[in-house]
Amino acid sequence: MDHKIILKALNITHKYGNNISINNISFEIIDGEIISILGPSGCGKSTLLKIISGIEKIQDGILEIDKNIMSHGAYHVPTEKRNVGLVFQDLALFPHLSIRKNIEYGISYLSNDEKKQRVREMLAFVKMEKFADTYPHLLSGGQQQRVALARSLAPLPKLLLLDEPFSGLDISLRKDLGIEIKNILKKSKMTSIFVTHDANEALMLSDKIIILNNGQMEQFDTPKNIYTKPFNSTVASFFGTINKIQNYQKLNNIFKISKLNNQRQDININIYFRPDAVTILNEINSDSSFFEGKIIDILYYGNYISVLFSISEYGTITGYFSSAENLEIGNTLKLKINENMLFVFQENE
Ligand SMILES: Nc1ncnc2c1ncn2[C@@H]1O[C@H](COP(=O)(O)OP(=O)(O)OP(=O)(O)O)[C@@H](O)[C@H]1O
Repeated sequence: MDHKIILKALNITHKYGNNISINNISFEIIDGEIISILGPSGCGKSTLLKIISGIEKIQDGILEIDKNIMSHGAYHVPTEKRNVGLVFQDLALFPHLSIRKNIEYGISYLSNDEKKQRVREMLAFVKMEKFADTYPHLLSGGQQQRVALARSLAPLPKLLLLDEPFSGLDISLRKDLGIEIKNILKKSKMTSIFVTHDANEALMLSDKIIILNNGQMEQFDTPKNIYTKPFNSTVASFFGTINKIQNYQKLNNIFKISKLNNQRQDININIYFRPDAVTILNEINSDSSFFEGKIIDILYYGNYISVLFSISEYGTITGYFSSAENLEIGNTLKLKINENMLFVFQENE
């Protein structure tokens, strides 16, 4: 299949004064993909979105949208000429305009008939047909966000940019609206980039994720690869609790992990695994690669149980389980780590 590149970023660098906020980043986005930019507060997510939209100028590198150069050295195409749609958290709807007028706002260049037709299509897209003549303050947060999306989609942009589009909404609505908006974007084949600091949102809603940290791109990959094959411990640690076994060689006699037998002994290897990589072995299981863990805490989360084990003098690890059988504080259990779910990184400390 022919994949058309809609956005190409090549070695882009951006500074605020002398401070580097985006450091030599390159990536490509294909037509119709939904991309999320994920990272901790202050890592440069919004700045990267502002660079793509043209609100911020870059100091180095090249940015192309649909094969046209948008930023290169001093050359800079302004936002209004980039054919990008923006859904920013603070880019509220105009309160004095009806929903219809809000959507018409960006397509005033169309004839009246075309405008009517486009508004009708956009309202149908976001399932807000009934609200055309309503005013924004009469809508719920989720409905307002759907109208904001319709308003940005109306000029048929090449690329849609969304900055934390769900952050003002409560958690349950956030998930449903996120899935709904993903479906709308997929249906309209709109190439989209959204900023989030919510790892689950990024995993659930995007085709690929850009992981940013301190202005650097740590990984650009599918949610599956980011979760199961993180490039380093920074990426691995983004998605909830992670167990770290430091200086593995010293612990080899306890963890008996065959995958690591061939590791060099003179370099510092740390191993990481998520809580769902831990299994409890029962008495009759003859597997010899177990180790013992004493339960020191149990937390019930409803659909899973989080158990904290003490592993002799080597520290603690967390496991997630679906059943509470045999789980009692003070019990010592035979444990095993699923070797396929192990991340092995050479690290300095
Ligand atoms: N207008 C500005 N002038 C100077 N420094 C800025 C400006 N905007 C952002 N910064 C700095 O640039 C870095 C990246 O900021 P940015 O807003 O892109 O991060 P972010 O990942 O979107 O953060 P958050 O999740 O908190 O919104 C931060 O250190 C921030 O303090």
